[in-house]
Amino acid sequence: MRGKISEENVFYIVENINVAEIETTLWSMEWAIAELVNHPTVQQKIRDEISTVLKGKSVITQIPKETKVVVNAWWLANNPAWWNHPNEFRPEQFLEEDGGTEAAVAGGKVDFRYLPFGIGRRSCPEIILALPILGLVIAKLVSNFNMQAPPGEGKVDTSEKGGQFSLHFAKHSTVVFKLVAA
Ligand code: HEM
Repeated sequence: MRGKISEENVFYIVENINVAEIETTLWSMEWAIAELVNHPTVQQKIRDEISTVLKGKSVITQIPKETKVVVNAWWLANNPAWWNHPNEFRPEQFLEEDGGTEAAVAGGKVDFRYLPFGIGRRSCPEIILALPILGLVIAKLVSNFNMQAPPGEGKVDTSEKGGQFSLHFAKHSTVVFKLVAA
């Protein structure tokens, strides 16, 4: 059946796209909210930055054909030899420690230590959709709400367990949203 798409192929493709879009985006959002709940000062930094900015408005390697390459993107982003404090939730580390290099393949700068969407011709086609959506939703939430752990609980539990695509929460938590005073 070379060159033909069967019914089974179509089911597989649709299922694959569903997993690729839902697990990744939804769980990224969940992680962001949990870390922000546990780091209220970062929430405030985001609010401050939003109000300040808006002001009220190659290394070429020969790899034999058909080689399967599995990149441990988690370790690239968490290796203490490459990042100052990889275990801390400090979003600004990506601005402070920017290690972008020109990469012809991507047509711009790429930091090869941080590849959540992969790189190259099989990288995530929806980076253009997922990044703005995540940024806008988190910015809107943090602008309007103080996100907190439920009364009596200091932090939400960010223990993780493996998923098919992304790490997910071992135990889901309830989070409290309080309107930020106008
Ligand atoms: C935070 C959100 C997302 C993350 C972190 C993410 C991450 C990734 C990664 C790491 C890959 C594999 C790249 C590789 O094989 O080297 C990938 C592929 C893919 N993603 Fe995403 N993704 C996200 C959102 C989405 C969304 C919203 C969609 C669809 C609406 C989507 C559709 C796909 C598809 C179709 C592929 C396969 C591309 C191919 O094999 O040519 N992703 N994604």
